[in-house]
Amino acid sequence: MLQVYLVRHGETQWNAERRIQGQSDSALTEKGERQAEQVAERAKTLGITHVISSDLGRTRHTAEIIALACGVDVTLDSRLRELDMGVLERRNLDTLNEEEEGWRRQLVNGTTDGRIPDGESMLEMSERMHAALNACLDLPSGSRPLLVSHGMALGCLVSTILGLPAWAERRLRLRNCSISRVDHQHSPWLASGWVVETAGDISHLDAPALDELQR
Ligand SMILES: O=C(O)[C@@H](CO)OP(=O)(O)O
Repeated sequence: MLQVYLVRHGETQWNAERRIQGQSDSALTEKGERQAEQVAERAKTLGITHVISSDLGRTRHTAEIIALACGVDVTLDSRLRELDMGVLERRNLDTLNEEEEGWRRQLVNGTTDGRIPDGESMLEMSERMHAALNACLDLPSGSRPLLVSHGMALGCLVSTILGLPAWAERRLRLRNCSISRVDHQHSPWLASGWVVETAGDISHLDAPALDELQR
């Protein structure tokens, strides 16, 4: 059975300011760096053999801290990036007008192929996230990879493994530096293929970030 750990990056400046990042980027806050150190301490106990990260700065920084603790290198995979949120990237959630708020909400209200203008659909993101996860099946036997990615991207991956539609991702609260785990198994009793072992665990953090949408 292959076990794959999924970690969201540490808190960033824009998470703290409620600004939309998507495939734009902002630096980890001090708190975000501390979260990354705490998730790294936990990762050290898990026998991680590979750290694979989205190529955006906030995930790379988090992944480097984890990889150093685990004594492995970081491999970058752009398929693990956050949803491309088009014209809304860099905007503050509190300053969107009604039309812009409608674009944002259609992503989480049941339109799998809806997209923000110039952005990506949840379905497109789901396909690239599954491709990145399935690539772990080609690692040598005995590998235990840890993927560092983003809130919506990981939420979409876990939701679709559970059989929920890609747009259901906001039903899962994956806070900064939370750990989820999915296993690939063949079982006569349980589902064969990917199953969700745990989602959104933050028990290793002393000061969990608020979900940016909850502030
Ligand atoms: O892009 C963003 O602003 C948020 C959305 O949830 O994602 P993350 O902080 O995980 O990259």
